Amino acid sequence: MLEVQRLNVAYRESHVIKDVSFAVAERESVAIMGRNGMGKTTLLKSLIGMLPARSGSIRLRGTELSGLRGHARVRQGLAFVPQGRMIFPALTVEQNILTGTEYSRYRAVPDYIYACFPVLRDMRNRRGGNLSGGQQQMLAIARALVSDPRVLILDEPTEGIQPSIIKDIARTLNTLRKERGFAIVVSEQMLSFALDLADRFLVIDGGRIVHEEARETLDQEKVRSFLTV
Ligand SMILES: Nc1ncnc2c1ncn2[C@@H]1O[C@H](COP(=O)(O)OP(=O)(O)OP(=O)(O)O)[C@@H](O)[C@H]1O
Repeated sequence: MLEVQRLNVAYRESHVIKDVSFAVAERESVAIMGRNGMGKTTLLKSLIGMLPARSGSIRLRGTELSGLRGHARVRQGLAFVPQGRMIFPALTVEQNILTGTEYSRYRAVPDYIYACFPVLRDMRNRRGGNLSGGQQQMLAIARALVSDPRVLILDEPTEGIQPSIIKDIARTLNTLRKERGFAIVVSEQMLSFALDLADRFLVIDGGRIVHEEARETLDQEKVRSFLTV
């Protein structure tokens, strides 16, 4: 459904993403694993249109996305949960979620969002800046989901979050994926979280995909060896 072919992304003369190709099937969950600085954020930002690709193709259900602006990619079915969550601290929880509806059919927060994240319903009138890291992560996921994406892209969602909340987030994402039928592309350094969430693993090293494996056959030690310096 999502097909990335020979993608190259650079910051001026610094070539970061090198000929990356992969595909994601409908409802599939794919983890992109790699150490700091290996290019995960750069890759995801180029998928969503926050960084231009130098060359290559990003197709969603046959539609070429490279060259489209970010909001047009959201309309086509991509949604992004950025690293560090980037919620609006002065807006309420509800206002934060509603910022995600600009390109969606919803004008109010849909019931399923609050059903999946009851803590956000309880805190809907609080300012986003007053939430814990884990609650802010749920908020960033909720904001992305209100565009009804076909592919939810998450950049290191476990960063700075307590282990018990990380488990909750994995469980909720699995439920939502089943119920709403979207695919997931998640960048991670935490193998345990990725194992809870992903059907397939890609390892990125020096801007290239160097290893790919399904969860059933995953050689955890091999993946770990790419994650430790
Ligand atoms: N704005 C930028 N300008 C120039 N180089 C950059 C910029 N942002 C990132 N880079 C470089 O691109 C490479 C990949 O960085 P990127 O943030 O994509 O890695 P990452 O795997 O997501 O790491 P992290 O887990 O730290 O976010 C690094 O060498 C980084 O220094």
